[in-house]
Amino acid sequence: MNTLVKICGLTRKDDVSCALDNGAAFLGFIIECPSKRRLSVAQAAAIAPATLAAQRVAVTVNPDDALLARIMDEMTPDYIQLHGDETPARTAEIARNFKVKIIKAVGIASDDDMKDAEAYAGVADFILYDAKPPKGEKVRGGHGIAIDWNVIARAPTPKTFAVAGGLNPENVAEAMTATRAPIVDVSSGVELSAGVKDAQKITAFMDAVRNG
Ligand SMILES: O=C(O)c1ccccc1N[C@@H]1O[C@H](COP(=O)(O)O)[C@@H](O)[C@H]1O
Repeated sequence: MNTLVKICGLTRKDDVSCALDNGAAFLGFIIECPSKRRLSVAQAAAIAPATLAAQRVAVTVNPDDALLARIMDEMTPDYIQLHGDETPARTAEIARNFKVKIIKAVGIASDDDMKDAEAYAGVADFILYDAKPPKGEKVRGGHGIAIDWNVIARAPTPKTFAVAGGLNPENVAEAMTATRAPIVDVSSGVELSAGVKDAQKITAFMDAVRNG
């Protein structure tokens, strides 16, 4: 299987180039939400122009229409990733009103969470299964916490889906084998510090995916 990679939480032009050189299919930018990797819309537009040879993903948390309009006008991303508490109805509304492809992130800790995620199958272009953030944590992702991949393995999954959460060069092959994910997503697992990617780790991650 030709597994695609999404590298998320990019904040620097050099890291964008490194991700592209290594063959990442999706590049994620955390836009105007609580995060150590937070970018303004203008900053994201500057490091992720529409000419990039990868799908550009604007990662948002419970965005209102005003923020979405600014993102669509200034950054023109290929996907909006909804990483908050957006309901299936709100997800469908955003896809319809902004005519943009949607990735819906869903926190997974149990079989019931996989069942709940099914509600997004018809409304998001694909679901991204991520770990739940620690209780009471305002920052909704990027904590380097892994999902129990067996929970994904024993659930029915759509044809296209992504697995995120605590992936790194050492464990991604095992995650791929366990989940059969067509897309894997990594942020903190290829970093030196929050928002600062490590070129060697990116290369090692991509090699592990190719050989996995
Ligand atoms: O990375 C963040 O700071 C972040 C903030 C708000 C929403 C999502 C965020 N990151 C997403 O978390 C997953 C997994 O990250 P990790 O590999 O466990 O570090 C990834 O999709 C990021 O987009």
